[in-house]
Amino acid sequence: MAVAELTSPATGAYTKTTGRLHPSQLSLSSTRLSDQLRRSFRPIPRSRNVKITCSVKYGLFFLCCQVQVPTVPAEREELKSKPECYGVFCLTYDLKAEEETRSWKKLINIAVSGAAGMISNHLLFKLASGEVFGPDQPIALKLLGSERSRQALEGVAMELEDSLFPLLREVSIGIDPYEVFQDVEWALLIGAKPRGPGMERADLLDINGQIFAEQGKALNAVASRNVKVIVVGNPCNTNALICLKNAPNIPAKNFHALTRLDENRAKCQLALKAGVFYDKVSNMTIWGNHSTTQVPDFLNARINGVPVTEVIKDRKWLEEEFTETVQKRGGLLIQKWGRSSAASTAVSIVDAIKSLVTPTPEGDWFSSGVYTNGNPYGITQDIVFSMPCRSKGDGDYELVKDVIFDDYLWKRISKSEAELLAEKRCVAHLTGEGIAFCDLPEDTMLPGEM
Ligand SMILES: NC(=O)C1=CN([C@@H]2O[C@H](COP(=O)(O)OP(=O)(O)OC[C@H]3O[C@@H](n4cnc5c(N)ncnc54)[C@H](OP(=O)(O)O)[C@@H]3O)[C@@H](O)[C@H]2O)C=CC1
Ligand SMILES: O=C([O-])CC(=O)C(=O)O
Repeated sequence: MAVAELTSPATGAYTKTTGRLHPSQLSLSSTRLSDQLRRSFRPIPRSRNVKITCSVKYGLFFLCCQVQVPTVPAEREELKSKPECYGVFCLTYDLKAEEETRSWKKLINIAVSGAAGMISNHLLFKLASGEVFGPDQPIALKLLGSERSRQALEGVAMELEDSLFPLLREVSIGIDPYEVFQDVEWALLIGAKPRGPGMERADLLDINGQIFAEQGKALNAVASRNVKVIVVGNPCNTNALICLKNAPNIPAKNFHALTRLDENRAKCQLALKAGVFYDKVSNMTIWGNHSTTQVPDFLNARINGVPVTEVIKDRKWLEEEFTETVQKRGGLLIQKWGRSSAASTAVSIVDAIKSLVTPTPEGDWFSSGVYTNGNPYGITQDIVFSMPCRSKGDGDYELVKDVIFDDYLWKRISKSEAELLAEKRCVAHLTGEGIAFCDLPEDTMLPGEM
C-alpha cells in the first residue's frame, strides 16, 4: 500500500471523507484540495481501491488527506500507466454551477464491449446524443476492447471527443472487464468473434462462450447489483445464458439477448405485404433463438389493431415466405453489403433499451431474449428464449400472458427450443453444469449465415 499525504488550505466546513473512494467521488468544500486529489490520482482506476482519509489537521484552516493506494502486482504494471479516462473527458466540471445542467439526472454508467466494432460505431453516437436515455440524462461511456483494438478504441474516443455531445460527461477505455464494468448500470455486450470460413458452430459457441463467461464473472464482481445486460454478440441467446450463469449475484431477469432486430425486420416485411407504413404493425413477437429457427409470430401480430391473419389472408405466404425472409434477412444483407447488419442492429439496441426505460404503449409488447424460468407458456426452463415482454419503464419487464398458439406456432417454437437446448449442452463446461456434449442439429445457423 503506497501512502501519500496532501495538505491544502481549507475554509469553512467540509464533508468528512473516509473509506474506499475514487477521487471524483470526494465531496469536499475545499475545491483546491479536491482538485489536487483528482489530479494526483487520475491515473488510478476505480477498482484499485484507493483509500482516502481526510481530517482537519490545523484548526479549521487546513485539511490533510491521507491517500493509500494498493501496490500494483508486476503483471498488471502495464495497466497502471494506462489512463482510465480519455482526453477531454478527464477534465472535471462543477455541473451544479451551470444553469442548464441543474435539472439533469444522476449520471449513468454504460459499458459497451466490442466498442471498436461496426455496431458500436453507430451505437455509441446514438447513446451520447441523448436519443436513448433522454435529453436530461448525462452518461458515462466505458468502452471495452482488447489488445487487438487498443488503437481503434482511442480512435473511437477521439471521435466522441470531437462530437461535443453535452450529455457525454465521461469516456473511459480499457481491456480489463473487471475495471471497465465497475459500477455500470447498463452493459451492452457486443464484442464477439465472428464465425470464420471452415469454423464449426460448436467452435464459435466455445470461443465466444468463454468471452461471456469471463464477462459474466466480471459483472458479478464489480457492476451495479441491478445492472441490465443486453447481449448482442452471437450466438446471443446462449452467450446470454452463459453470462447470467456466471453472475449469480445479479438477477437472471436482468439479462437480455437481442432479438429486437428480428422484430423490426418482421414488422417491415408485414408492412410491405399489407401496403401500410411499418408503424401500423404492432404486437410482433419473435419466439426463440436469434438464429434461422427463430419464429416471427404472425398469429398474434396486428396491423392497425387487426390480427395480421385477417389482413394478410395468404397463410402459405405467412408460414413460408414471410417466415424464411425474416429468418434469413441477416444472410441476405451480408451478401449485398459484404458485412453483417451494423446500423440497423445499433438502431434495434436503442429500441431494446428504450422499451425497458419507457412504458410499453397500452395493448402492445416487444420481443426480447430472456430467461425462461417462470414463463407462462410452458417453454423449457433455464434457457434464454425470445418472448413477448411489457415494461413499466423502470428497466424491468413482465412476460405477456394473453397470447394465442396454434399447432403451427408450437411446432416452430419447439424446433427453436430444441436448438437452444442443444446449444446449452455444448456449453455445459461454461455454465457450471458438467461436461459439454455438443451435437447440434444440422440446420443450426445464425441469421447471417446462408
Ligand atoms: N443479435 C443480433 O441481432 C446481431 C448480432 N450481431 C453480432 O454482433 C457481434 C458484433 O458485430 P460487429 O460489431 O458487426 O462485429 P465487428 O467484427 O465489427 O466487431 C466485433 C468486435 O468483437 C471483438 N472481439 C471479441 N473477441 C474477438 C475475437 N476472438 N476475434 C475477433 N474479434 C473479437 C472485437 O473487438 P475487440 O478486439 O476490441 O475485442 C471486434 O471489434 C457479432 O457477434 C455479430 O454476429 C450482429 C448483428 C445482429
Ligand atoms: O449472423 C450475424 O452475425 C448477423 C446477425 O446476427 C443478423 O444479421 O441478424
